[in-house]
Amino acid sequence: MSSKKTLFDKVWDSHVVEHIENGPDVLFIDRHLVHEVTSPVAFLGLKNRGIKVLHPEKTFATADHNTPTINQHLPVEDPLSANQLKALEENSAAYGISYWGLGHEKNGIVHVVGPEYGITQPGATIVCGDSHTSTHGAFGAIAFGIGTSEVEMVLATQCIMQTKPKSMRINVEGSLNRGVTPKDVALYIISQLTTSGATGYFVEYAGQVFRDMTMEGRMTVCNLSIEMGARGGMIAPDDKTFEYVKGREFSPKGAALDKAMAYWETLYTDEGSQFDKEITFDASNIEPMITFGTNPGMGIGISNDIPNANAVEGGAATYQKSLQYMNFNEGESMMGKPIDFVFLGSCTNGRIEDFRAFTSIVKGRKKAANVTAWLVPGSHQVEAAIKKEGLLDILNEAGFELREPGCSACLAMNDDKVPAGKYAVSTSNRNFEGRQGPGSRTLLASPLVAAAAAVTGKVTDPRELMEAV
Ligand SMILES: CC(C)[C@H](C(=O)O)[C@@H](O)C(=O)O
Ligand code: SF4
Repeated sequence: MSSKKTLFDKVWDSHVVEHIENGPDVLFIDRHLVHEVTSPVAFLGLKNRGIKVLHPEKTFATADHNTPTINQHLPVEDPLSANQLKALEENSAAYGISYWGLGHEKNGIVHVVGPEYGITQPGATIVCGDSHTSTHGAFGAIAFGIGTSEVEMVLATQCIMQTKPKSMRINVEGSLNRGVTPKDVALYIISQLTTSGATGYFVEYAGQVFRDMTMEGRMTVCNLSIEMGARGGMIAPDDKTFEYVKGREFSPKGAALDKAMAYWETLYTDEGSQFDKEITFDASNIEPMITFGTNPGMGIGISNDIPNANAVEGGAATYQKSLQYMNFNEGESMMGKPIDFVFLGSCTNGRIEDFRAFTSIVKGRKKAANVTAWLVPGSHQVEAAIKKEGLLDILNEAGFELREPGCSACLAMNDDKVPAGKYAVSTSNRNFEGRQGPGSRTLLASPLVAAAAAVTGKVTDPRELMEAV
């Protein structure tokens, strides 16, 4: 057997507690993130069995899905949401877990606050009862979503049983065109691979484009790994990663940092390592993307036309049904289509860089009268940065308001719902039927495309509104 190891293998192998012959591996979990949706039944299981959380200090809870994004200082009105939040608060207190509830200064979307507070670290194993846990792979961690019964298992044992996934490397070489963001890179890859193209694989992203990307951008890309079916995605840590992590509240300090760095610096794929599958894309082929259908793979470059059903792999009938739901036709251009809502936020694009990008377009312009815009920071830290950098003034001047942190319109579990039949240009990650509210229609795009739509009231190429460089 070759001694060359991939980044994934290095992290995985160093966390195997026990290898079960012809079965799964038992993996040690360094960090367990918890939110209100997938944890109540897991805690109930512990209670019924009379057992404790083995490592409360490695477990962190935040409220995000069921939280309103206005008036967070008032009691939550929706009884279901209020119950979920109360359960998480009580369970956290009972088991000695840090809980960042509504109004807490560290509150925010679980995948936004983990990195912000240095909980997310290179070479760690990180799980959460949430599919977009893949986000944390941006730091060179093995991070993946788990189900509620597994949440219970990790709470009780700090371990999980997992069959090792197959390995895939996706290279994107060259540099990105003007107006093309990490979100576009991810939507492009999914459009090429389809939503099942990486099923059964754990992906490593490599190549110039990812080396050049900021940590925020890398998080956006890794976040969307799950939408092409992958178990997760990761990027080898580099100086940018180390600089980001150092000095944060829960990151190692002093001698512990030296020890951690010695490990972190070994985290790259050895030259000559073999992947089960390897794909390379050319960055120059990517333009700002937009989706036109009801899965994240149904995306096109914004200047292209909606493909004809006969040009699409797998079931013309499903494809046509999807277009029918969206009330779009084959061969049409997306450009100029009127829209009703714009959502800037989520664990995909709710970070400071996303607000900078959005603001760069709306600056000196006005929100279109026909558009309802929800601008939702991923956390209080993002919210504070928006204010500190003066972005809020520019946004207000252009007719936009800022809401309070949470998952918001990413999914219809709180008050921010897009009404039936309405179109939303959304920076989130899923455009399934009803995802943003029953009957709602979602167009996934980058913060730049969202901003262009917000000021023109229709699907617009952001490059037309960007300053020439
Ligand atoms: C509610 C939760 C289980 C879900 C997930 O796992 O992803 C949600 O975060 C989502 O984005 O659909
Ligand atoms: S922002 Fe959206 S994708 Fe992310 S955790 Fe919340 S609901 Fe899931």
